[in-house]
Amino acid sequence: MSDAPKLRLGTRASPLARWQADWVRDQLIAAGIDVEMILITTEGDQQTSQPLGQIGGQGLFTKEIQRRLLAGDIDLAVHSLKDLPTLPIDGLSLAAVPEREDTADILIGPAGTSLATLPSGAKIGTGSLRRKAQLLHARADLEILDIRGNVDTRLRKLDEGQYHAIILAAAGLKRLKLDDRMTERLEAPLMLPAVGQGALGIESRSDDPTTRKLLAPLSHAPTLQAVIAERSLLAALRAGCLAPVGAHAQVVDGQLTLAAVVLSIDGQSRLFASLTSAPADAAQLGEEVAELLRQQGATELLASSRGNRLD
Ligand SMILES: NCc1[nH]cc(CCC(=O)O)c1CC(=O)O
Repeated sequence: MSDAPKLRLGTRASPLARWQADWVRDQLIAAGIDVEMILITTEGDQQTSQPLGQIGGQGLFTKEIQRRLLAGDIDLAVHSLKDLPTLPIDGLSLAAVPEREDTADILIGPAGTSLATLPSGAKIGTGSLRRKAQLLHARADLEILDIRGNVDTRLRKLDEGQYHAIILAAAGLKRLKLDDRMTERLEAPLMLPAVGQGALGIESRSDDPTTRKLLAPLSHAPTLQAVIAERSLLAALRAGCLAPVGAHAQVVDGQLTLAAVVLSIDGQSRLFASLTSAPADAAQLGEEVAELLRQQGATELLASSRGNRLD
């Protein structure tokens, strides 16, 4: 009989979610902790054809896992931080945020495809208003079409010829060893990532300090500070992960810089703001950048995009 501590880990069953959960499990096992994996189906996994923006509600990929965590069926939940709503849930807390993967978005198409040389009217597959608005800001002539499904499903739809190109996060492609599908990196100022993109959020119950203590060593301080700034910005804008908001924070030489954009869905209007602070002031930095964006009219832009999304 081993008396090593044992934790029950809850995750979605998609290949990317499994990779992420397995990575967390391996870290815990290396620290001498036994892990039992529990696969959980979420609303977002069941509804695979409707555009995400039309299903409505935040936390489609996280709610059921959080319910099981609150019920005590699991001890920790591993989420893509990008999919985890910023609104705190009573009884749950973010126990650890490991070091972030590549935060960039990637344009994927046949060899030689680039945003600059796509033909006029080219069909681009993405379900994200943030990606859509930033693409249209650069190339108003593109036709942005919805796409759903796991990473492999989206690549198959591209290969079937439904789109000239699609956009996916570099983080997911790298984790799934699909680096060879990356055609062009899209980075700031053209494309700012989603809040939390490339990072994992590991959640536990607030009344479970034992698990929290076991998870704490998995956290990476500069990543945690960066995502606190990004999530504080999103919360201060009262926006969700489906809003046309891009943000990227980074600790460089001991200073935390947060840059953010808010766009209209047609890409015609684009607001930008950026500030630097001490990493310890991450939450305040997010609020201050949100305030700069509000002074430029972000509240009105987001209100007008709300008619077109349902989160
Ligand atoms: N919304 C789905 C989702 N959630 C997290 C990732 C990728 C991994 C990450 O950004 O951490 C993806 C797929 C994508 O946007 O390409």
